[in-house]
Amino acid sequence: MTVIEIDDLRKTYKNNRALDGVSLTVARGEIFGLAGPNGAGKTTVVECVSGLRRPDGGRVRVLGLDPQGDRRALLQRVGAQLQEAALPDGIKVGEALRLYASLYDHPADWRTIMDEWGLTERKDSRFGGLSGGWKQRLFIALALVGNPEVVLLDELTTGLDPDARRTTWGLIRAMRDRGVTVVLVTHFMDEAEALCDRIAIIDRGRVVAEGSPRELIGAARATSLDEAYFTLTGRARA
Ligand SMILES: Nc1ncnc2c1ncn2[C@@H]1O[C@H](COP(=O)(O)OP(=O)(O)OP(=O)(O)O)[C@@H](O)[C@H]1O
Repeated sequence: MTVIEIDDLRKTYKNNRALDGVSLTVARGEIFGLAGPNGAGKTTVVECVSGLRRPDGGRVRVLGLDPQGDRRALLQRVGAQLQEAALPDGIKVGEALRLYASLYDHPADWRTIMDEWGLTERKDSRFGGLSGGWKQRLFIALALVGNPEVVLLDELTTGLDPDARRTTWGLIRAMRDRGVTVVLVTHFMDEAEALCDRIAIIDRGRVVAEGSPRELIGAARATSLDEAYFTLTGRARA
């Protein structure tokens, strides 16, 4: 079953064409990766899917709903990773999770989520005093506390230490295994290869390649996704 349907999506900021006809479908229970160079348009795609950004053209449907017209209904069913400015410095980790859980009709048990993401030991820490990695964990936990059917994660593991990264991958796989659909933006090809069922590589506002890690590696006649990425985007390695 298709959960996200994007057809010929277009977005121009002033005279900067960020999306130039992106089409994608994401199936239920998939981990779908969006990769590509800085400025390629990945975040704009995610923002159009979450309803934060109004496209100039094309069509987006999430769980059959229009992210613009049906934003309220989708807020209950789609979890998105917050940006840093979204939380006041003084709020405690436990308070933030409890507060966010209260916003949803059918939330997960926020204490379980807090535990799963290793945040219980930081329960009484204030957001403003957390390191970047702990903030990141909290943002992921907050995206999940509403018990969403679809989760949008932008640069999921940026700032996490190697141990936390591996733990995060395990938790994301466990979510997928429970039927949650995950869209993640990543710059890490090892992460995309390890985690994603399918990946779209976006460059200059267009999808330049799409498929499973194995298919992309095959299409590029490469030995790793990292190598395939450079071939498919036509960029030289540094
Ligand atoms: N609010 C905005 N106003 C003007 N231009 C924007 C805005 N947001 C994004 N852009 C531009 O649109 C293009 C696509 O940006 P976007 O953030 O979607 O790319 P990205 O692939 O997520 O990049 P990165 O990997 O650097 O996060 C870029 O050229 C960016 O400068």
